[in-house]
Amino acid sequence: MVKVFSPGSIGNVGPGFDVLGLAVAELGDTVSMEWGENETRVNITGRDADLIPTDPSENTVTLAAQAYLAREGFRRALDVHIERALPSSGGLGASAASSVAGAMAAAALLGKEDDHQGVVEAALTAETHVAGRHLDNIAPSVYGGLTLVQSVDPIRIHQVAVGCQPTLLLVTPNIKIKTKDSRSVLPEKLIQSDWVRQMANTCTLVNGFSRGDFDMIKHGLEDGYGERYRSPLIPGFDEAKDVCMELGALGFSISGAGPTCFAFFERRDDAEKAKEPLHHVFGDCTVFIGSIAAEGAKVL
Ligand SMILES: Nc1ncnc2c1ncn2[C@@H]1O[C@H](COP(=O)(O)OP(=O)(O)O)[C@@H](O)[C@H]1O
Ligand SMILES: N[C@@H](CCOP(=O)(O)O)C(=O)O
Repeated sequence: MVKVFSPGSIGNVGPGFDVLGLAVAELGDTVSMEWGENETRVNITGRDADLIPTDPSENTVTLAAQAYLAREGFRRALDVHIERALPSSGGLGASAASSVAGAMAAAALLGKEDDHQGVVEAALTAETHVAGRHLDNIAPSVYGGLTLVQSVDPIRIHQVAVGCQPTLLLVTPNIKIKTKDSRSVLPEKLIQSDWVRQMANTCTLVNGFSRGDFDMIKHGLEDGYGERYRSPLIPGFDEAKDVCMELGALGFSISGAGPTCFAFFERRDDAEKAKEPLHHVFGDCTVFIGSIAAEGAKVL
């Protein structure tokens, strides 16, 4: 039997729609996998377990695992257990983390867990099935840290050296937003001044992370695309942003397709102070304070 932990992630990281992704330390899903007898079986425990399909043709763990096995010329039944810590349709890349864990576990069964390119390709097959053809969650789940997806076809992923360790605050209101639905509210075209600004902010943000320059990160985090069109789907978003910014956050935006929102703080103390007012704004919500994961998915 093999066991794989795969971290959740913040897709987009503000302005980098479908391009930037950031792995979250100590928050992810764990998949145990072994060869099965006749047919593939999936068992799920943990957060939102009842919302995730156990049908192997709908679950991203088995979809990704079978995609990996198929590319290696195998067709075998699997016994799978998924221990979840990430919210489903919560904007923390849960479907991608599971896809990556599934693909890496299948690779590990064949003794090929270091085949990162194969894992990315197999995970993308599963992610495309449930959420859309994007890699900004898969990349950080596989490689850790901050990743930049230059293109999906062909797959070109770059790891960004991160020169600082801001404190990460994640607040997840108790509502569900499916990535597919949240993508449908976004316009397909932007006017030139908007995309120039978006590109300038994304480059500034990446440079800020590389140099460990908090001021640059702060100026680069402004997002005039996803946040503009998706924040109305998250009641309390503006108020929560005001709370965090007044407490000195470098920025506050939507994680992936939402409803989770993220903020970066220079000091952990300030992030801790935001907990209570955020509970007041969102009512039923979970707040997680942590850091960027240096490592991606790994066999335990
Ligand atoms: N193993 C899995 N883990 C998480 N989601 C899964 C899994 N298998 C299938 N799904 C489906 O993927 C969808 C969730 O993906 P999505 O809406 O992209 O949000 P997120 O990735 O934030 O959870 C849900 O419809 C969920 O049922
Ligand atoms: N770039 C995607 C990211 C979706 O992330 P998820 O965690 O909500 O699945 C998007 O913004 O649609």
